[in-house]
Amino acid sequence: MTRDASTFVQLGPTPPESHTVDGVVIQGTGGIWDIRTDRGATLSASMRGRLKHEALAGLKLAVGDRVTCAWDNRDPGSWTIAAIQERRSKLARRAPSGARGERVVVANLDQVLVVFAAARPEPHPRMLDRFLVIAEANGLAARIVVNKCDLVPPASARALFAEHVAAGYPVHYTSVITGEGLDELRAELQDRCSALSGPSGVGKSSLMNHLFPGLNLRTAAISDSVNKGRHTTVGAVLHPLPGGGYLADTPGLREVGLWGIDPGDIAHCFPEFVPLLGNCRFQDCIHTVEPGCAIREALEAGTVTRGRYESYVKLREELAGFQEN
Ligand SMILES: Nc1nc2c(ncn2[C@@H]2O[C@H](COP(=O)(O)OP(=O)(O)OP(=O)(O)O)[C@@H](O)[C@H]2O)c(=O)[nH]1
Ligand SMILES: [Zn+2]
Repeated sequence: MTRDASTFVQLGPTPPESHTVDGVVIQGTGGIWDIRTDRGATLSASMRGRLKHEALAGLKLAVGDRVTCAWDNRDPGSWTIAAIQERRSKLARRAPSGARGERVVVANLDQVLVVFAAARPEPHPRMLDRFLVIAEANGLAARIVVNKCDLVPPASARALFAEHVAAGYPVHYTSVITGEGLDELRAELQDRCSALSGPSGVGKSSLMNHLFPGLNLRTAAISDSVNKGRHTTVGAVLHPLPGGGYLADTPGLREVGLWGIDPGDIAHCFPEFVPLLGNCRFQDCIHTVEPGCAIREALEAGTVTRGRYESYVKLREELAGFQEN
């Protein structure tokens, strides 16, 4: 079959009849999805046929999904999404309890970087716990970045986040002024798909600009605070990182929120609680007033910290409140 080669200009050489390529969805608008192929090219594709019907029925394609694209021979010829591979993970905004459905913000994230500042703005460990719980509830590994370490003595930055180190989280101490911690952080982003989160003004954009000059993030869109309460319709965008991996420019964890998390599951969102959870006297222990509670024993023994326990109690109450309403 002969084709007019000019129709394939953006797509490279004319694909053979049964040409398919695998890649990752990096953004989507109006039913057209941009796919970064495993060989590093970018193509645009749409969904047709069976997959489109499934998409309408709820199995929606999301940024981060791995797909197989097929060359569609119909004149003038275009790429269509022929298959969506199973998701390894999803960051999803669940509907409030009672309602059905969820919106997948990004699929296949490997980790979430929760960025706080050592100072300016003052870090709030309990707010950090809220971010961490959202990451855990979505089954995502979290990494804590304490930026602006040039503003405080090293020991005080470390003291602030010692409870999170004790809980098992990797903590990076960074500064874009001194360059502290940047190489180590860059190495952790390589070949993975990561999302950034954290309050406004902590230096998320500054960090990314120092780590990967020229990445050109939509800085406003990665701020949780900017988007707080304003349900942005701007979807996530994946930025390919030089050397491999992606950084997701997302509306952030706070927009995903705690909605839909069962209060009974929240203890599982505190990794340091998890090994203890079978050890309470009562199987349905909520770890607040019950005798023989393994979590409260660990609290007395100092292996669970007071601050983290307070976050647990507060977030559990908040979720139980959601459920009653
Ligand atoms: N001293 C110091 N200042 C920093 C550092 N990183 C960022 N800043 C400053 O902090 C301010 C906020 O930085 P941004 O990168 O805009 O912070 P952001 O988290 O992206 O903020 P939003 O876009 O509001 O979410 C800027 O004035 C930066 O110059 C750092 O490591 N040390
Ligand atoms: Zn208990």
